[in-house]
Amino acid sequence: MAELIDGKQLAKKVNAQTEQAVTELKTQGIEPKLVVIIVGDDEASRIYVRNKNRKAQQLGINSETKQLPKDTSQTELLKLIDQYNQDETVHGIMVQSPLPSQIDEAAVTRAISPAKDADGFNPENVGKLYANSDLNFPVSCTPKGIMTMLAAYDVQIAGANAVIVGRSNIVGRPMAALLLNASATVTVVHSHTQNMQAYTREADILIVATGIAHLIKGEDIKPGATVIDVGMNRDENGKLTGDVDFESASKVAGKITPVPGGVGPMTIATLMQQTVELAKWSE
Ligand SMILES: NC(=O)C1=CN([C@@H]2O[C@H](COP(=O)(O)OP(=O)(O)OC[C@H]3O[C@@H](n4cnc5c(N)ncnc54)[C@H](OP(=O)(O)O)[C@@H]3O)[C@@H](O)[C@H]2O)C=CC1
Ligand SMILES: Nc1nc(=O)c2c([nH]1)NC[C@@H]1CN(c3ccc(C(=O)N[C@@H](CCC(=O)O)C(=O)O)cc3)C=[N+]21
Repeated sequence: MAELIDGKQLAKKVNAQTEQAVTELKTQGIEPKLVVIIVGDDEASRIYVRNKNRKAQQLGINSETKQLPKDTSQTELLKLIDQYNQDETVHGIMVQSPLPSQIDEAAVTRAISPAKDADGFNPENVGKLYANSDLNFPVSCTPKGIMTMLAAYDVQIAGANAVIVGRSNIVGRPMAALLLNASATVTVVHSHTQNMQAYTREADILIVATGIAHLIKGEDIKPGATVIDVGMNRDENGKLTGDVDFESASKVAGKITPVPGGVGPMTIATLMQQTVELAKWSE
């Protein structure tokens, strides 16, 4: 049986460090503040945002949620983002996805000031990530949190074969850049990949982010591999399941994350950590 990578437990440690950092910042007169903008009433988004608010409150981070109607125009949204860009009390801004179809997601990521980009989606920050810049800049929280998990569980990255299933801007692409920067040999597979299993079976580190329940099974995994399941799917009973068939995969893998209790809590912990970093860097 594989060792469980306990994201919930690790998130507690990260959150305790963040809480400490918040206390220190407050003695310098800085109160970290995150603004989360939701457009429309996507059920899943509201749950995530509620979790984020609760965590922020626990850690002493000032978090404000701006709920906009689903027919909000792009012009209105960009105007609001600009107000927060100008507001010196705000350190982090994020716009929850998915967005309604009248809004161009890429235009939104460009509008958020790179210095307040809590998600790390602004092309300036994405460029720094791909260039392996040694400056301070924010990075997409899910893959950044996964790097924290790999480090905490002593997973060797340099020289490892890392395979990422999925190439989204939020997970797959930034994950590939972080692992490449850490000297893994990186392969990204996606829906056009032929014979995907030929790649996944060679992976020492396998990261799966597709949104397809149970896409990866034990037989697709190299014995002893580290398997990170980013997927968040609801089964027919409303239960959360990942993109990895945990039952068969945990018999083959060396280390594996559960869903829930794996990547999800670390995403939120990393968002809190990054908000505090943005506040520090703004000094
Ligand atoms: N726990 C957390 O913190 C987070 C969880 N998630 C979850 O992770 C999952 C992925 O999210 P996200 O990256 O935003 O998803 P997207 O839908 O943006 O991307 C999915 C990716 O998977 C690829 N894909 C789809 N089907 C297959 C297939 N059969 N074989 C190989 N690749 C395939 C797609 O390929 P192509 O590009 O060719 O279409 C695409 O690149 C979701 O379940 C989401 O809810 C997401 C973010 C954070
Ligand atoms: N701009 C933007 N940034 C995001 O980071 C972003 C987004 N949009 N849109 C949606 C995805 C998804 N996401 C999750 C965050 C926390 C959990 C999480 O806390 N999961 C827990 C429990 C969840 C539950 O029980 O409902 C767990 O896996 O254990 C999951 C998923 C952030 N996302």
